[in-house]
Amino acid sequence: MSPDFRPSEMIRPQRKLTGISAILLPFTEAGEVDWTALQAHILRTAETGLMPAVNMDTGFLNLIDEPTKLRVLEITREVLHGAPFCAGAYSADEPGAAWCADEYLRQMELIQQHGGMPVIFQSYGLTGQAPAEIVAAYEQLAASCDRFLAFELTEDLLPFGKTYDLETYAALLKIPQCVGAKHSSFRREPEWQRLKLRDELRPDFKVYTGNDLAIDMVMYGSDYLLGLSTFGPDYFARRDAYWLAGDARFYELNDWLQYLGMFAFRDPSPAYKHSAAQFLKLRGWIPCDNTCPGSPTRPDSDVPVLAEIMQKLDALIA
Ligand SMILES: N[C@@H](CC=O)C(=O)O
Repeated sequence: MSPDFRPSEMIRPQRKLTGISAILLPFTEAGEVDWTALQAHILRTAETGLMPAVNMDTGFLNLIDEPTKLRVLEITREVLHGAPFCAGAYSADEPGAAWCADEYLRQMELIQQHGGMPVIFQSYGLTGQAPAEIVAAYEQLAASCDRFLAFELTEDLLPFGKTYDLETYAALLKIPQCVGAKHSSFRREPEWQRLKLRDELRPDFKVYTGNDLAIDMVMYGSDYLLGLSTFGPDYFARRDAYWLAGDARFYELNDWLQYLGMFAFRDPSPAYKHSAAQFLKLRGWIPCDNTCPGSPTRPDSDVPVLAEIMQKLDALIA
C-alpha cells in the first residue's frame, strides 16, 4: 500500500458513473413528515437514473423515531416497485456507548426485507472502538447479509462520525459482502488514498464520494453517494452523462453544482438539509421548506442566492 499518488494520473475520462442520492426527508408546516412529497422525490430521483438512499443523514436518521424509519422503508419499497435502493442502518446511542451489533442486525434485516441494501451508518458504539474491533464489527454484520456499504462520515456533520486509518480501510476491502463505502471526510487526500488502495486490492469495490465540497472526485475514479444530489438529481444525471460522453459541458455544470454545494454545506454544515428544503421548494417540488425539528436552520436571506443558482443550473440543462 503506497500513499504516493499523482491525482492528475488518476483521472478516468468517459467513465459511466454510479450515482446514489441521499434523499431529503421533507416536512410540513406542522412539523410532520410530508409523505407525499417524499414519495414523489424518491420516484423523481430513481427516474433520473440515480439510486435513492433513504434514512441517511439527509433523511435525519439520528433524529427520527422507529415508526418514521419504518414508514420511509415501506414508502420506498412501494414507490420503486423493485428498483434498487439503499437505506441507513443505525443504532442510536450516546457518547461512551458499547458496540451494539444486535440493533444494527435488526435494522439491516428490516432494510433487506423491504428490498434495500444496508448502509452502515456510524454510531458512538461503532466508532468508539479500537481499529481491530471496528473491523470485527463490520465482519460480524457481514455474516448476516449478502451486500452492504460502509460509510465514513465527517465529525463536522455528526459527532460520532469517523474517518478510519488506511489499515482499517484495507481490512474493510477484504470483507466480500462490503461492496463499497461512502467516504465523507470532506477532504480529497484520504479519498485519493482510498481510490489508490481500491485499485491495488479490489478494483470492483466502489468508493462513493460523499464529499459535497469536491463533487469532481468522480473524475478520479470515485462514484458518489451525496446529499447534494437530492437538490437536483436531474442536474447530476446530466452532468454524469456529459462525463460519459466526454462532453465539455460537464465542467460548467459541475462548477455550478459545486457552487451550490459550497453554499449549502458552509458552516454550520448540518444546516445543509434546510438549504435542501429551501431549494426543493424553489424548484416547486415540495410545498414547505421547514426542516426536521431539532435540526439547524438557514436564514431566509439564503433563498435569493439559491434561486440564482437554480436559474443558472436550469439554463445549463435546458
Ligand atoms: N449526505 C450524506 C451526508 C454527507 O455526506 C448522508 O445523507 O449521509
